[in-house]
Amino acid sequence: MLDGLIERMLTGDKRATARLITLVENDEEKAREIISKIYPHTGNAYIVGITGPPGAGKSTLLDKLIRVAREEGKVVGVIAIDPTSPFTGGALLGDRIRMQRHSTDPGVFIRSMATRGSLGGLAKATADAIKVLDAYGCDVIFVETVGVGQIEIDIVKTADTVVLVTVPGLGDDIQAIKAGLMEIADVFVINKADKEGADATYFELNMMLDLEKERWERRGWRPRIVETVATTMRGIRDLWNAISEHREFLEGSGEIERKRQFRAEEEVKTIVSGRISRIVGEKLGEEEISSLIGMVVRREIDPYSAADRILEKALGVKV
Ligand SMILES: Nc1nc2c(ncn2[C@@H]2O[C@H](COP(=O)(O)OP(=O)(O)OP(=O)(O)O)[C@@H](O)[C@H]2O)c(=O)[nH]1
Repeated sequence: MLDGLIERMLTGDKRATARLITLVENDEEKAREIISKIYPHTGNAYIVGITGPPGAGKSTLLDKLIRVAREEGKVVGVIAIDPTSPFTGGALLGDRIRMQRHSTDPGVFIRSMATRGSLGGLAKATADAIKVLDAYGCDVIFVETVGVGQIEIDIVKTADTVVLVTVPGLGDDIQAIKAGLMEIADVFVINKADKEGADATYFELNMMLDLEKERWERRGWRPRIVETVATTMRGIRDLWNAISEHREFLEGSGEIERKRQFRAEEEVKTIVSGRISRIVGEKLGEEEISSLIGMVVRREIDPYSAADRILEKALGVKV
């Protein structure tokens, strides 16, 4: 069954592709088989991470970016990661409606993924879905996240180019950028530049970059700042050009290799830790683990020794 699906996916069948993504998301054994079979067909897609607070206009922006990429004849994939919290429950529907017009285009594949299961689960599912879309023939894959949780930042960090979307007048937003997203952004977007305060935000970001000079100088790339109005086309081509420019920088400087190495490393680590957790669960069982945790709580054993015991028993080696 898998071989048939993979064959259809490789010839551009969207339904087979969707089915394969569902399988890699939900079935560890099948994921293993699918990825090992399609892996030789991957490695061509350019990955762009798009992150920013809810409502910044990421989906609207993506809708327009897809259009520009399609004009250049690129096959485009989108993986929208929706945090499944009651507060953002509508996001999924919103994404779908906004990007719907592209859904009949064979050159565009849009997929939403929900945050669920274990922490490593989402990172692994995203990495696997990227590979399926890469093998499908996507030239560029956008991975959209609401940049709030660490896991989402980790996912977006593995992209080739990271785009951070902000909007004018969000003072707290700038604080959040300072707090952790600053160093991973290659392109800053001030969307909703039709609103008051865009220039002030531009000024603020620019100043921040000047202060952080040492950091980006080390990387050899001064992050670009682009103003956009995603509801029209204003600034969209500038954004696309900034992404392309960053890509040229990565390819010209050899940084792209370092990025790919980092991504592969993160992926393998995620798989290893996922497997170890599973083995621990299988070999010890919940009861034994909670009894050890109980001992830690009662100060009968320290956390390191408890971890040693668990790993020794699970892996059968002294650690
Ligand atoms: N005035 C103005 N409104 C915009 C612009 N871009 C997007 N919007 C509006 O802002 C709202 C949110 O846009 P979305 O694209 O849903 O934002 P998002 O960041 O994807 O939000 P989530 O999907 O909830 O994470 C929508 O009503 C858009 O029409 C813009 O440049 N200017």
